Amino acid sequence: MGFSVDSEIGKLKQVIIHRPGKEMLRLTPQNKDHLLFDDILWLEKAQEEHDRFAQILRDRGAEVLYLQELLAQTLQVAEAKSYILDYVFNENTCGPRAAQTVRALAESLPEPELAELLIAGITKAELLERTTGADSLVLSTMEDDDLLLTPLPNHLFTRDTSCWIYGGVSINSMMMEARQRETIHYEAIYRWHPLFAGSDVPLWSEGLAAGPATVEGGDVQIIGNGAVLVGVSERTTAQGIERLASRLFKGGQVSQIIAVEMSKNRAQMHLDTVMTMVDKGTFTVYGDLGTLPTLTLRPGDAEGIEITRNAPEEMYSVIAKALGIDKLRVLVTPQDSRAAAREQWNDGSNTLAIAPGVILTYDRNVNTNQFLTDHGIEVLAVPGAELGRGRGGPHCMSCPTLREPVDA
Ligand SMILES: NC(=O)NCCC[C@H](N)C(=O)O
Repeated sequence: MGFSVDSEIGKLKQVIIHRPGKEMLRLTPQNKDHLLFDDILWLEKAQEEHDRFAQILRDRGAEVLYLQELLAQTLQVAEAKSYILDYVFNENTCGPRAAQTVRALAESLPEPELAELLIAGITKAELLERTTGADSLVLSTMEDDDLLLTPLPNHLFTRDTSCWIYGGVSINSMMMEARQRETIHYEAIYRWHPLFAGSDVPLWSEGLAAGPATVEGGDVQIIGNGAVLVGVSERTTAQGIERLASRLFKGGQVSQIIAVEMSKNRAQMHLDTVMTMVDKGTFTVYGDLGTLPTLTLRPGDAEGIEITRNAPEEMYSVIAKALGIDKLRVLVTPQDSRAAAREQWNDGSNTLAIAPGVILTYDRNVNTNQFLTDHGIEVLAVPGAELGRGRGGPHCMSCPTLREPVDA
């Protein structure tokens, strides 16, 4: 099967998601901020909510791929396993002695268990239950419940770490330390998993190699007509966007990138926390966003990039022009600014379109959902009482790999 995502709204055919698991049980009031969660999740409820999310996707015709299963299958390839284990367990990360012990344990595990360990992390006690330990300074200076390998609870947000842009995929270098190890899993999956290996898909970015040129998928929207909207945000840097632009332009599939200059704060960490596309030429937008300055990037002479700066008030006309239409339909829920801020915080603007005019959103954002329904959008409500505690909604929790083209 081919892979292609040439819009935000074409009928969704295939998507990668991650069912929350044991990694969530590592969250504590003490470490949650560092791990980028605002609260502790009730895991069983979060799983029920996520299963509902997955079921809606399947019922509407999308093939759901689970990240943890893709990872387990990838680990069956010896080269992929070494690639990941060399990166995760080495003398720099664990010290030479503990690295040897934990690596030996990792090598001995069935792949599904190893995939879980890589995502959930491992404590000293869990390691010593299963190995004879080692004379390790690192282990000797740890409490039993300390984590030798930290968990990756933000794998829940599959959109961010890799994102498909037209016919290729960008494996992203992540801004926050708590998410940086996620990238190695995607590097291995896209390189060695039988579904992707040998499929000749262009890599718009190869992962960790991008270093500080970070781009996170929540900032990238494939609006169609060869155009891409990217937030310059708390997470996505200008150098990341410029690097991506030069690769996309060389690839010949993208003719225009609109960089939106966002304020750098957690509530609006990615572009998809404040606006998402819900239908042809139609966006749902957080009421207090206002309009933002944008920069248009186009292929220039001699492999260069031509950059035009646009005033804030031109934001929507710039996007409309990129789509080849006269005017955007911008749906802003009429509500007071407290309600707007609350619904934005709870991912009211973070919708996942599974077809033109059909979106998944959290059920809790009652004003926004009603307003969108009143404007002809079919709203499929996903329970999000627990899932939302990680500050991401249906758009963040999905990495589309295949969408049908949208008719003109
Ligand atoms: N696209 C998104 O906005 N993703 C949500 C990411 C939430 C996650 N806890 C983070 O802070 O990275």
